Amino acid sequence: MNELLRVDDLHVRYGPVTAVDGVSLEITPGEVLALVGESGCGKSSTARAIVGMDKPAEGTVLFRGSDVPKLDLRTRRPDFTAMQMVFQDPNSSLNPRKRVGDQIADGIRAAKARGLKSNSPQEWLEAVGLDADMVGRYPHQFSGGQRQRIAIARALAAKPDLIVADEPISALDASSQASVAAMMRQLCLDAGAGMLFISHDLSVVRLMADRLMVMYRGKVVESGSTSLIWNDPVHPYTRALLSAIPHPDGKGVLPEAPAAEAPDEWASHIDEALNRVPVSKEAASE
Ligand SMILES: Nc1ncnc2c1ncn2[C@@H]1O[C@H](COP(=O)(O)OP(=O)(O)OP(=O)(O)O)[C@@H](O)[C@H]1O
Repeated sequence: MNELLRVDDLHVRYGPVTAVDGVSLEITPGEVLALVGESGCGKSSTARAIVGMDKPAEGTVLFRGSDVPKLDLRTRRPDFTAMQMVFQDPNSSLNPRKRVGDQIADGIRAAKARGLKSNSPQEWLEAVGLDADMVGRYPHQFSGGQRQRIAIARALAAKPDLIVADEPISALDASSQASVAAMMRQLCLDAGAGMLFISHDLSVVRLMADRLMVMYRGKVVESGSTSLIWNDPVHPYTRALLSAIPHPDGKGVLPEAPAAEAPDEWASHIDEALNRVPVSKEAASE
C-alpha cells in the first residue's frame, strides 16, 4: 500500500459546533496536499484530528495503516515521530528554556529511535537558512521568522514520513514566506515525505502543492490537481477565493508553476505571487 495517510468521513465537533463535516483525503509519499479555505472553515480542526490532538466524533484516520484516534498516546510515541506537525506559531513547538541545538537534537534522536540517520543540528540549521554557529542560542535570541525555521528544522530532523503544517508561513514577513515555502517543499521532496500544507493563501499553495482541497464550512467543496483547480475552478466558493487574489495586470492569471526540480525558481515565483497579495499580508510581522 503506497498510501501514507487516509482520512475517511472525518467529523470533528466542539459541543454544538461541527467544525469538520465529513472530510476524506489521502496523501502518498512525496506528495504535497494543500488544504485551503477561509478562517473558521475547519482546516486546523482537520489537522488536529489527523495528528491525534483532537478525537474525531466520527470517521477514521489511518497513518500508514494505523488507526490514529485509537492509538494510546503513551505507546504510540516512537512510531508517531514519523508524523510531525509544524504550527503557525513557532512558540507552540519550541521550548523557550532549551537551546535550539538541543531541540533539533530531540528530532535527530526520534529519527535514530526509528533506525534512521539524520544530519547534525548544525547541518539542519544551515538547511533552513540559518548559521550553524547559532546552535547554542535560545529561542528568544531569534526573530519570529527564524524561530519558525528552527521549528521546521526540528520537525524535519525527525525524518518524518508525513508533515502536517498548519499555516506554517503565515506569521512570516512576505519576503521570507516565499523562501520558507520553497524550502519546505524541497526538503519534503528530498526526503520522500508527504505533506499536508494548510493555508488560506491560494497564491502560495498554487505554487507548491500537487493537489488542492478547498474547504468551506467544514466540508470539502472542491478537490483535484492544483493546476486544474487554478485554471478551471468549478465551485463558486473556489472562484470567489481565486478572485480575491489581486492581479495588478488585470489579466487574472499567474505564471505557470515551474518544474519541482527548480527550487530557486519556485521561490522566485512564489515571491512574485506574494507581491500581489493584499496589504494585510505585507503587514504581517515576523
Ligand atoms: N476548541 C474549540 N472549541 C469550540 N469551537 C472550536 C474549537 N476549535 C475550533 N472551533 C470552531 O470550529 C470551527 C473551525 O475552526 P478551525 O480552527 O478548524 O478553522 P480554521 O479553518 O483552521 O480557521 P483559521 O484559518 O482561522 O485557523 C470554527 O467555527 C471554530 O470557532
